[in-house]
Amino acid sequence: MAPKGFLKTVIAEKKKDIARAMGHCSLNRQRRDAEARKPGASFLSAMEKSGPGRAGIIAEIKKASPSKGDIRLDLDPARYAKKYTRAGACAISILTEEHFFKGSLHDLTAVRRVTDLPILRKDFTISEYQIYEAGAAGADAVLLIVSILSRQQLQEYVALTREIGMEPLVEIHSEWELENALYANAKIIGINNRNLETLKTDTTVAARVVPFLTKDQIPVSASGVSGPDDIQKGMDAGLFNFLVGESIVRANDTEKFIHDLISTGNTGTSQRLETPRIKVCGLTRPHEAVACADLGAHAVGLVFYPKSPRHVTTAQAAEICRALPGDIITTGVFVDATFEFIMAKVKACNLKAVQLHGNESPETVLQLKSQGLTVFKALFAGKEPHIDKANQYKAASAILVEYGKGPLPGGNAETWDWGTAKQSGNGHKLIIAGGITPENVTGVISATSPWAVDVSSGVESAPGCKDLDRVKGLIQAVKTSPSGR
Ligand SMILES: O=C(O)c1ccccc1NCC(=O)[C@H](O)[C@H](O)COP(=O)(O)O
Repeated sequence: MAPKGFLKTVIAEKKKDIARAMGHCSLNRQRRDAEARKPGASFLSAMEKSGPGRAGIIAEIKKASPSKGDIRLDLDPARYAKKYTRAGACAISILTEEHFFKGSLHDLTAVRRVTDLPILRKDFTISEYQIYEAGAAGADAVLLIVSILSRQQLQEYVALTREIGMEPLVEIHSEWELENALYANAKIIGINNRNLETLKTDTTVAARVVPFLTKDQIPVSASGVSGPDDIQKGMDAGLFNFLVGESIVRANDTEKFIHDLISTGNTGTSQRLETPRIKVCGLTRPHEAVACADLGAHAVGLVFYPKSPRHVTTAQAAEICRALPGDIITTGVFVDATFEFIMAKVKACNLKAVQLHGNESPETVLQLKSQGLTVFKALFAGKEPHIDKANQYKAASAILVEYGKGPLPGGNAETWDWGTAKQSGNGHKLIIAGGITPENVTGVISATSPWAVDVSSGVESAPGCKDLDRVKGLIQAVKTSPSGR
C-alpha cells in the first residue's frame, strides 16, 4: 500500500534529496567509499548486551521533529555524542533528514570523529544510494522502515547493509508488518510507538507487538520514552533496548538522565525471573530435532566436525533445518573451520547461528557477526582459549563455557565446577555446557544464572541419538527451576 500522510510528504522530499546528492557524488563513488569503511563497533552486539539488569539506550541526536517542531536547533552533535558516550549509552542514533528533523550527514560525520559507539543513521531509506552514503559517512547501522519498502526491496536492503559490514534496524509499527521483517531476515526490530502517517504516539504499541517476535529477533522500543517509568514498563513486557530522542535532548542534565534510564533495570523491581534458553546439541536426525523443538528447546546444534560421533553431512543438516519451525535457532558447530567453509554450510542449511568451538580469533567472530549471524564462541575453564579471554570476544552474541579436557573439543559429558564461569563471564551472556543432565541442571542454573544451557550427551541413548524422555525431563527441570538472572 502506498504511504499516506506524513510519510507520503517526506518521501516526496527524499526523492528530490537523493537526486541532488547523486549530482554531487555518484553512486559508484559512495559504493567505493562504503566498501572501504573500517569495520566499527557492532550495532548488533550492542543490542544483544541489554537484559533485565541493564537497559540498552540508543541515545538520539534530534534537533527538531515534524510533530514537535524545533526541539534544540543549536544542538552541537559532537558535544552531545561525547555526553552520550560518557553516560553509557549503547549506541547513538543520528537523524540525518533535513526538512522536518533539521539533521544532516555532517552531524553524523562530526559524531563519528568523537565516539567509538555504534552509530545508527536514522532517515527514510528508499534507495541503495542512502545505504552506501551511510556507510561512507561512518555509520554502523541504518534504519529500514517496513511500511515504505516493498518486501523485495526490504530483503535486498537488509542484505546490502550487511554486505558492507553494517546492520539494519528494521522498523515496524504493528504485528502485521512483522512477516516482511522475518522474510528479510531482520534481526533487530524497532517497534515504533509512533504512527508515521498520522504522527500520533501510543506508548502501548511496543509492549503489544513484542510477543509476536521470534526468539532470535531483538526488539527495540522507539518513540515516546520520557523517563525511567517507561523503561520499567517496557522491561516488564520483555523490551530491553530503547531508542530515546526528545526527552534526552531536552533533559537539563543529559548524562544523569541517560544514566537513570540505563539503571532502571538495576532497581530490583525489574529483576524479572528469566528461564534460561535451552540448546540441545549434536542432533543427527530430523524427527528427533523436531521433537526437541516441540518439547520446548530454543536452539539445536549440528556438529560439522568430522571427528565427532555426532558429525552431520551438509545434506543431513539441511534436512534437519528444513524440518524445524522458523523460530528455532539452528546452530552449526565448527572447530577451527575457515570462514568460507562456515559460510558454505550457513547458506546450504540456512543456519541462523554458528558456534565456534576451537581456537577461532576475535576477528573471525566479528567477520561472521557482520554476516548477520548469531555467533556463540566457546571458551574453556581448563584449557585455551580460556574463559578469562571473554573480554576479547566482545562481538560474540554469547559465550559458551565448558571445561575442555576431554578427548573431543566438546560433547564429552564432562562435569566441572560450573559456578566458576559466572565470575569470568565479563558481562557476556553465558551458555553453560559440559556434563549437564536432567538430574543436575537445576543446580547448574542456580550456580551460574545462565542465559542458556547447552546439553548433548546427558540426553543421549548413544552418541548422536537423543533419548526424548531425557530431553523432556531436562526441559521440564529448566522450566521449573527457580532461576533469577
Ligand atoms: O558434541 C560434539 O561431538 C562436539 C564435537 C566437536 C565440537 C563440539 C561438540 N559439541 C559442542 C556442544 O555444544 C556440546 O553440547 C557441549 O560440548 C556439551 O556437551 P556434553 O558435555 O556432552 O553435554
